[in-house]
Amino acid sequence: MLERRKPIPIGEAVKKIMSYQLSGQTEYVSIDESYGRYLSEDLKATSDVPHFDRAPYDGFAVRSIDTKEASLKNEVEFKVVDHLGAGMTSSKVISHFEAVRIMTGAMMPEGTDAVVMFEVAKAYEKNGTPFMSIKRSFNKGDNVSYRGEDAKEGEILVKKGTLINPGIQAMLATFGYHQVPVAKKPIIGLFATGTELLEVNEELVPGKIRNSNSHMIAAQIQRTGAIVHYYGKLPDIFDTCFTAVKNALDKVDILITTGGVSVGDFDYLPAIYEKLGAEVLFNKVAMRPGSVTTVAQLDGKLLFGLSGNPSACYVGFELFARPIIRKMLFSTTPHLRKEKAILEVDFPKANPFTRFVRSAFSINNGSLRATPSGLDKSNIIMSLSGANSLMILPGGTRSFKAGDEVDILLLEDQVGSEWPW
Ligand SMILES: Nc1nc2c(c(=O)[nH]1)N[C@H]1C(S)=C(S)[C@@H](COP(=O)(O)OP(=O)(O)OC[C@H]3O[C@@H](n4cnc5c(N)ncnc54)[C@H](O)[C@@H]3O)O[C@H]1N2
Ligand code: MOO
Ligand SMILES: [Mg+2]
Repeated sequence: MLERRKPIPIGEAVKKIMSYQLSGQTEYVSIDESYGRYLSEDLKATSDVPHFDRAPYDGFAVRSIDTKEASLKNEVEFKVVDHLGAGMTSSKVISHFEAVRIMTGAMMPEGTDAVVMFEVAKAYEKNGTPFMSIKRSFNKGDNVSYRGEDAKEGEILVKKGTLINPGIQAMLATFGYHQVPVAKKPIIGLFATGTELLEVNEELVPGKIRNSNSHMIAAQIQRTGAIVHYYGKLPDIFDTCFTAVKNALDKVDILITTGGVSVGDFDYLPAIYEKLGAEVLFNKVAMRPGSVTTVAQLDGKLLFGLSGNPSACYVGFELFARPIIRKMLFSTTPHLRKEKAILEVDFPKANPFTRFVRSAFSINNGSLRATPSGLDKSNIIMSLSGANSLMILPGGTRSFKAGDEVDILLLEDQVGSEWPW
C-alpha cells in the first residue's frame, strides 16, 4: 500500500534540522588565503590604530601655543629644527617657536600638537638655516591624526561568522593577524540518483536527460561556503545506491542526494534510510516546490534527500541545507534574509501550501520589486538562472496581484536572518 506522508510546517522542519549541533571548527589560514572565508572568532583590535599621534598632511609640526599671536597683520616665524618622512621619528623635544618639517603619516615630535599645512606656511632659509612663518593661529589638535582615532585596543570590531571582505582583510593586516582563524569548510558529500541521467558530455537519447542537479547543488554548496565532494551519479538500483551512500557517510559532514525520494517504484532513498537505521526527521513539508524534501540523521550526521525535480531541489537546499551549513560557519543569522517587496505582475495561482516562487528582485528608487523569474513548476530549470530571491506566498492564499506586498528571501545576500523570519 502506498505510504501516506504527513506534511509538517516549514518552520518545524527547519527547527528539527537546526537542533542538530553540528559544531563549526576553526582552522588557521594565511591572511593571503582568508578572503571569502568566515571568521571563526570575533576580530579584536590588538592595538590602538593609529598607535601614535601622526600628521595627516605634509607640512610643519608646531606647538599650537606658539601660533596664538599669528594673524594677517602679525606673521610669526618658526625655526625648522628637524625633517621627518613617514616612518621616521624625531629625537628632539620641540621648544618655543620651533617647528619640524613633517610628512603625512610621520609621528608627531614630542611637544608638538598641531600641523600647519605647506599651503598656509611660507618656507625660507636664513644663512642656510630653514625657517617658516604663518599668518594664522592653530588650536591644539588641529590637523593631527590621534592615537586610537580609528580603533581602540581591545575593541571587538567584527563578529565571528562574518564573511571576510576586502575591508576585513585590511583590518586583519592592521592587527597583525598573519594567520587568520576561520571556520573550517564543512565537507558536503553529493550524489545524483536516477537511471535517466546522462553526463554533461553525453549526447541526448530518448528518455534520458543530462544530470543538471549535481552541478547546480555543487554551486549552491560553494555559494554557502562549504566544500563539495561529488561522488557521481547513481542508477536507481537499491544495492548500488545503498552501498554508495553508506560508504560516503564516513567521509563527509553532511550527505546530500538528489532524486529518488518520493513514492515512486524506483525511489529508493526512504528504504535506504531505513536499512541504514537512520532516523527520518521528516519526509514531507507543507510547501511547494520541495514538498518531498526528506531529512534523516544517523549518529548525528545529517542526510538530505532533496527532490529530483530541479526547482524543488534548489529550494530544498536553500531552505534546509544552507542554514545548517552556515551554522557550521559560525553564523548567528544562518537563514536567508527576508525583505518586503512589491509584486510586479499578477500571480493568479492558488497556494494550498506555502509557495516559494523563484524570483528576480530589483531595487527601484529605494523600493524592492519582485517578479517570478520563469515558469513556476517544480520540474523547471530555466527559472533558476534569473532567480536572486524566493517569493513567499503563504499557504491558504490565492490570486496575488501586481502591486501587492510580498515577502522575499534573498539568495545572494551575506547578512542572513535569524529564525523565524
Ligand atoms: N504519486 C506521487 N508522485 C509524486 C509525488 C507525490 O507526492 N505522489 N510528488 C511529486 C513531487 S512534488 C516531486 S518534487 C517529485 C519528486 O521526485 P523524486 O525526488 O523522487 O525525484 P525523481 O523521481 O528521481 O525525479 C523527479 C524528476 O526530476 C528529474 N531529475 C532527477 N534527478 C535529476 C538530475 N540530477 N538532474 C536533472 N533532473 C533530474 C527526473 O528525471 C524526474 O523528472 O515526485 C513527484 N511525484
Ligand atoms: O517536491 Mo515537489 O514539487 O513539491 O516539487
Ligand atoms: Mg521519484
